[in-house]
Amino acid sequence: MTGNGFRSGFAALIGRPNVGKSTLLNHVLGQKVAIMSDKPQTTRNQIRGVYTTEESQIIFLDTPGIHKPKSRLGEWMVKTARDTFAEVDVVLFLIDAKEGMGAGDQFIMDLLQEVKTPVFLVVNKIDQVHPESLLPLIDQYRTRFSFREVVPISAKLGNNTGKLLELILAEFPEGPPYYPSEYVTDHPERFIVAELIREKVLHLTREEVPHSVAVVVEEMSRQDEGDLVDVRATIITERASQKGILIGKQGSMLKEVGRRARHEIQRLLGSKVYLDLWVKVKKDWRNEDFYLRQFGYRDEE
Ligand SMILES: Nc1nc2c(ncn2[C@@H]2O[C@H](COP(=O)(O)OP(=O)(O)OP(=O)(O)O)[C@@H](O)[C@H]2O)c(=O)[nH]1
Repeated sequence: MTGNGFRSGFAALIGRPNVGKSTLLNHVLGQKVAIMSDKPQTTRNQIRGVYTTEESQIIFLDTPGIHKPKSRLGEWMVKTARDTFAEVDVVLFLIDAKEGMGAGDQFIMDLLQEVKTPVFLVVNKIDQVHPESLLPLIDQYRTRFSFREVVPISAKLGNNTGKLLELILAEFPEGPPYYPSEYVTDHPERFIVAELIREKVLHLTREEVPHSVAVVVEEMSRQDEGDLVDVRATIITERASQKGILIGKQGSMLKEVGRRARHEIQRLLGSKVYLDLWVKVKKDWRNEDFYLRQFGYRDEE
């Protein structure tokens, strides 16, 4: 596969929360590796998706939605994003066509000015706006940053995503693939399982439990016969009132979260799953180093 025009490289996805990074990744990879939610900031760890064809391989790094840090967790996210930009072959800066430019976008562009990596402006959700509104929006961004390419897409419908892949590959050097072709994500199953549970919590509790909720998978073990996986997980909230909402009347909410999460985990793992869910209150965990480490928000040594 080497020396005959095979191209491979790294592309980082960045954008304000909810612009559709996970949707794009899922569309391209055709599999649920990044978690989608209509609530902002659901992707907090870096999820790597690998797209492989006969001629090429693109490794996607999904950086979290970043903004001016207000807590240690925020600082950690910004630092991770900045390191990622410098290491990749191309940065895909996603924006939402129906939202105007915000302070968050300016913050991202300021960060991007610091690296030499080519940046694409990817204008997502074009299915939701009138085509005439696109040019003025794009101009607004272009006056502030020098983009290598501007690519309007709909991640949800798949419009123009093929073109986007072509343009990304044009930035890559020739070289062998980094991963075997059957590889889609190198993220540990545990993290994906935790995110699936978290997604169900956010969907089912609507506005009542904030996105600060965290899920820790404490144990995941396959039973001897191999067709049953035991998962023990804890949902961590910041307030006792949120714990109450999460548990619900006679445990009904927690039961429903568990039922839906179990269903998806079974699909993901291809085995029967026994899911044991707990809820704990840990005040202000986002500012405590100890919990950041415990939840996997940790700097490489
Ligand atoms: N109409 C439309 N909706 C979209 C499109 N792309 C994403 N969405 C919706 O926008 C919402 C947010 O999408 P996500 O993919 O979760 O956003 P994200 O950028 O990954 O968000 P975080 O992971 O929270 O940073 C979801 O409800 C998607 O269905 C699109 O092209 N068109």
